Amino acid sequence: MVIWGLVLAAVLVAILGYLCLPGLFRQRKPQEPPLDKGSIPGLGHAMAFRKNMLEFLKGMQAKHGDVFTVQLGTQFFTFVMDPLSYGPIIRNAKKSLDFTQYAQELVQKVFGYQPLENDPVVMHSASTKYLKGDGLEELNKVLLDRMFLVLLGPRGPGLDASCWKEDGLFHFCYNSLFKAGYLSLFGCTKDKEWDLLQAEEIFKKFRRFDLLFPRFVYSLLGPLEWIEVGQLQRLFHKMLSVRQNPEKDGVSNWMNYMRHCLGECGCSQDMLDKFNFMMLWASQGNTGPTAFWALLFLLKHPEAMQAVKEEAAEVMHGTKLGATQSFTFLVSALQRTPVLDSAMEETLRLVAAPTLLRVVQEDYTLKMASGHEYLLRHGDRVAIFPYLSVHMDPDIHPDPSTFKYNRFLNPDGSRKMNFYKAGKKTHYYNMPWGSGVSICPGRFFALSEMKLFVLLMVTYFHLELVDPDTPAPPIDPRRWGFGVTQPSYEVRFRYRLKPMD
Ligand code: HEM
Repeated sequence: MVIWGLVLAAVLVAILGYLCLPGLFRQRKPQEPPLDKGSIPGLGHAMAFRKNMLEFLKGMQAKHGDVFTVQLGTQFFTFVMDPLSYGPIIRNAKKSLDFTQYAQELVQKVFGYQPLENDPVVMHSASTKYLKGDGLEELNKVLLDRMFLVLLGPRGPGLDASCWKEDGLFHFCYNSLFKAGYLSLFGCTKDKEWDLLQAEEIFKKFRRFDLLFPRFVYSLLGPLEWIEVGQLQRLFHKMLSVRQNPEKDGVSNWMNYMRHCLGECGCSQDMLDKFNFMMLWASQGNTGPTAFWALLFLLKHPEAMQAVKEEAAEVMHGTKLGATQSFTFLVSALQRTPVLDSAMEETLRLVAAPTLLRVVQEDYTLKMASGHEYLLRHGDRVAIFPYLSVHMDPDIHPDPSTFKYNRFLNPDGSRKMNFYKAGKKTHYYNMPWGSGVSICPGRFFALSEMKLFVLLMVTYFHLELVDPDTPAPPIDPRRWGFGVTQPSYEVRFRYRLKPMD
């Protein structure tokens, strides 16, 4: 009995030792950034980081300055907070800082997808062909059709469409954008009512997965939640499977092209189902929440709403809802909206908070704009959190917490792209899409979706907050670092279709 007790204790000590080892003996070497291992062996600062990444990083920046290495679990992350020094990290030509390794580990864990070597090439060429230029124009037409379907139903506006309806603004925006985006990219059947019902069903499951997502990534789910996540994953694989939905038509060229290429490279059908789920997540997790913040900011800032409405009226020339020509006209109108473009850029500045990560492939010297050089260790991660280091920097964006719809407009009405830090022009002044090799390939389509939605909502609907004095809710701190943030609580609003004449 005693012997077994001793064996068990020895095994526990060995496991603990193994877990704590990476941090236990690590010391800062000359030329390395300040090292902060926290006080819990084996965990480092993981708890504080996961609880509120923004506050944690603010504290670390105040303590250590613009570059520091922190222990999070068993790994070491070097955060770089000076955007003037981002060029070498993001453009790293020598590939000593690699994006794919971390991304592959993550997608394997979250989607069960086993990436192939040329996935990035396939994704890149599919997106260049079909989410940009002529390909995007085609997709935008489909999107417009689906957006009308989602907002007005399969038979067009009913008699009650001009009565006030009340909803949560976050739910309304997320739900509408999700369904329109999903039906545009993953196809429809001939039965529009069924399509809407199925899209609604997938949205409900998607939201559940979305709520569990941050704690899932951090491995903090309870046992029942683990089971639930597994069930949701299997359900998505089935619902999105091409084999299970032979009657689906009009799947986007973007999805078809990627599936075809991966199939040719030997990707099995089961793996393709997982790939579908990964693409659903990438394409639908951020647009709805951004559209929510955009509409909320417009509703809270009447001068911004006025400017956007005036521009909408100008580019749409009073196009009436349901007139056939409005379909083609609207798509081209998306190219002529500098005011809305600025309002969207400003929204993304305020609410997009991704973490950009690279894995150090070999010991690497990081040259800062200040002339300082730091040695980064092989195997560590380099992290950029632009929300804090760029979006909220008062030097780059004076009064950074305030929504200014025209912040990205020059006095002559053109797009403003000159921003400065410490008197030097900075290329990195807004980074909602990431940057460099890993920049979001869907950004142009995402903007089409969100702009189209806002244009339709402010043009064809009356909108108001149930309580006009309600302040914008704070950001849910659990979502820092996971892309576009979500509000801590819902905001009620009402809407109705403007009478048609
Ligand atoms: C507001 C909307 C969106 C935002 C803010 C956003 C932002 C991002 C960010 C920050 C990344 C990761 C960049 C990095 O790790 O460095 C990313 C990746 C990605 N996004 Fe988006 N995205 C949006 C919408 C979309 C849409 C609509 C699509 C597709 C139609 C899409 C497709 C993808 C894909 C496939 C990746 C992975 C790329 C890769 O692994 O190389 N995104 N996005």
